[in-house]
Amino acid sequence: MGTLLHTYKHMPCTVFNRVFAIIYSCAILTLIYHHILTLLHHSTTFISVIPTTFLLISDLILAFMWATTTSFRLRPILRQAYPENLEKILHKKDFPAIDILICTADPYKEPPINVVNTALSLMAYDYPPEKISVYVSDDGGSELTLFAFTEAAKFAEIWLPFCRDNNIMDRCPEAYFSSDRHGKAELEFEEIKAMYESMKMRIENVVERGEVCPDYISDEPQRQIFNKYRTLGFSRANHPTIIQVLKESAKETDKGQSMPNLVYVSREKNKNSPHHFKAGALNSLLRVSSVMTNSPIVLTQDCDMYSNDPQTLKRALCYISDPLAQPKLGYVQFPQRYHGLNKDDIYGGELLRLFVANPVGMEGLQGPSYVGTGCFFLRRVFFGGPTSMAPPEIQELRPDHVVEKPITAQPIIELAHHVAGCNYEKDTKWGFQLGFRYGSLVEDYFTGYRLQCEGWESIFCHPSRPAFLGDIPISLIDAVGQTKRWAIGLLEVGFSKYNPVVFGAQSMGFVMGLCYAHYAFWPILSIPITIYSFLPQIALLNGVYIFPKVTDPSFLLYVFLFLGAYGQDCYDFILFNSTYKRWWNDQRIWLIRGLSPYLFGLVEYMIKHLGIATQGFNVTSKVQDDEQSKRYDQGLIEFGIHCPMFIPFTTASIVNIFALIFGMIRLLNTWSLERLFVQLFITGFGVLNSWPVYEAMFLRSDKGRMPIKTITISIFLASVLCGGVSLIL
Ligand SMILES: O=c1ccn([C@@H]2O[C@H](COP(=O)(O)OP(=O)(O)O[C@H]3O[C@H](CO)[C@@H](O)[C@H](O)[C@H]3O)[C@@H](O)[C@H]2O)c(=O)[nH]1
Ligand SMILES: [Mn+2]
Repeated sequence: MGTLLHTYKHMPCTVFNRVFAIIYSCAILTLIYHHILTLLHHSTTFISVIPTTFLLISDLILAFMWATTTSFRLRPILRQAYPENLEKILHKKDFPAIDILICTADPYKEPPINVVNTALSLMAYDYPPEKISVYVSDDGGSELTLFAFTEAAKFAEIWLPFCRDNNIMDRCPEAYFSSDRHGKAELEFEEIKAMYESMKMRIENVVERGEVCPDYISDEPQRQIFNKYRTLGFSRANHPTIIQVLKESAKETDKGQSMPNLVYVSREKNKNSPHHFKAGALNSLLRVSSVMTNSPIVLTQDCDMYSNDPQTLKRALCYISDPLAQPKLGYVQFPQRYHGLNKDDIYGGELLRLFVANPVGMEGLQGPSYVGTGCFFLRRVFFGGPTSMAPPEIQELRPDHVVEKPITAQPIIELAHHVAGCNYEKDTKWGFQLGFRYGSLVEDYFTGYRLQCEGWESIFCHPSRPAFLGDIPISLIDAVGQTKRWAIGLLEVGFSKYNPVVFGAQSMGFVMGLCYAHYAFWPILSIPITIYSFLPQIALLNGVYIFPKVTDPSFLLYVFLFLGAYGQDCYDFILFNSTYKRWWNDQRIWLIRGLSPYLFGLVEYMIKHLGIATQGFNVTSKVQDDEQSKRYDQGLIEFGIHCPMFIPFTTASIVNIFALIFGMIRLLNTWSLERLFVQLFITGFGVLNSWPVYEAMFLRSDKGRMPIKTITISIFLASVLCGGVSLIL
């Protein structure tokens, strides 16, 4: 293994997956054929045509989604990198420089102390510090965030050398001080911990007050900076650009240590120019960083995703700086992993398929999609395809431009302000051909997709020690809110001229197109899930039987299709080291997503399409209420406050239990299990999945229980559904 930088191997399940895919496709085709036959020959009345048509639509959508899922299973590849060999191939002085872009948008939803922790953990990478530049984008335009970073800049002078000298693994201060894994350096440890705590206290104090109090401001220049935030009319949506160089690598510290650059940027905003949310923030940072340092490597990072492994950058370089690297390599993506997931992951927050299984599957094709954070890009990818450069409007932004002046030089600072201005992008190709792409609320998915369509390839790096750890939503309202935003963003791509099935397949090949289509059309899963949650149940309540009898051969088809899909899904979880319980919770949240956020996303997308204003990018809260955290750790689903998105699945739970009880009674009367079986099974499955919902409605008394309002509306709707349909029939 002497000087290998990386290796790969095909996963042993590949052959099985392919054979299974063929068999399963045949079963699907038979089922569809069966539906069409029933529709043509046996459906004579209104009552028999309606359910068959609904089932046909559902099964067609499920079949399509199955095909897209299967595209991830045809060529999975696992990679391994050997960062310890990097220095054998590349001299330390030839290590490339890196610009790290961190986004934050709201000091109240994203506590500045956490953003600071993220930044410190990244500044402390095991890498020559003078080659690292950290840029923080503050879309909240908040003095609180700037204050936090002025504090962080001071603390970094102590923290970084401490990490390096003691070879510490947890370089996120909060994670380090709250774990019990610190060996020697006890005295120093206590001292630094006290400094950290006092910094944390000052930052939290300032956030609590909502402003930086005068005694925290040390000198006149600082006072002038904070005064900028207090001018008349200043708000997060309306303010000039503020750029502060908080740490300059060219200047050594008092103790002669070199440090990374640390730059705070709050781009200009006003009500008349669209700011394009995170994509806009990243483009602005991309330009500011071009002007100041223009490093060939760019890492994008969400403010809650701290580094959990100081070797990560070197690991990424094993691919990027490999002399034999693929010439079209555009980015190296690490998965999003989370700290503080509860044992059985009740909200399916781990997103194992999205962040692990699917990227491994795309690895054998053109490489994984971009997931918004933990991604090391070559700066060049933001300027056209591998063989067709799309030059930016000014020389200084070209990826090959060499910056010769220090970052604090007057002309550099002026130009940085200029490129962060909100009119800068007017009549330019930014967001369309250059940089992160506009037009979707999931700018990450859309940007990665467009880059891969241009011909860029990517690599998935999945070390066993997570490279980054982030926060997950710990209340249902946050979890579904996030999914709804994704749903809208995905549909924006799915139904644009960049539709992955057509445009994507033409640019990247059919299978890659299908992979991207899997996400773009995620939200339409709400259609079959809604149908299967209500139709068999309501039919059962009305004595209408819509599935084959147990003795009918096509019953076996249903058994195979159900067990096959669920079995393979579960197998994937086990294959990637998750647990049965997590899988079970994941499939439940899949149903909840289908019934609520996907459905709401679908509707909101249509409203938006009609030109009616909708919410935009609603930032996920990263603040954790103690009581709420406690309930989360106990594995209780948090409802708490009424939210319209809770209604569809609560209604479904009620309809299902009604139908199950009714079906059982009917079974006792007529004893025709043969005919009732499939419907009873589906209903029973629904009830099993709804268990925590019943608990939240009737058994729990804590603050996270289901609000009375949600219960009342849902019971009302359930009765209308069950009663109304029987009136029609
Ligand atoms: O106007 C905005 C809105 C958001 N953000 C930042 O974007 C990041 C992601 O926002 P978050 O609320 O945490 O969204 P999530 O749904 O958790 O994020 C996932 O989905 C997003 C797309 O919807 C991707 O951008 C993220 O990388 C991905 O982790 C955060 O750092 C925010 O500060 C901005 O900078 N400006
Ligand atoms: Mn997030």
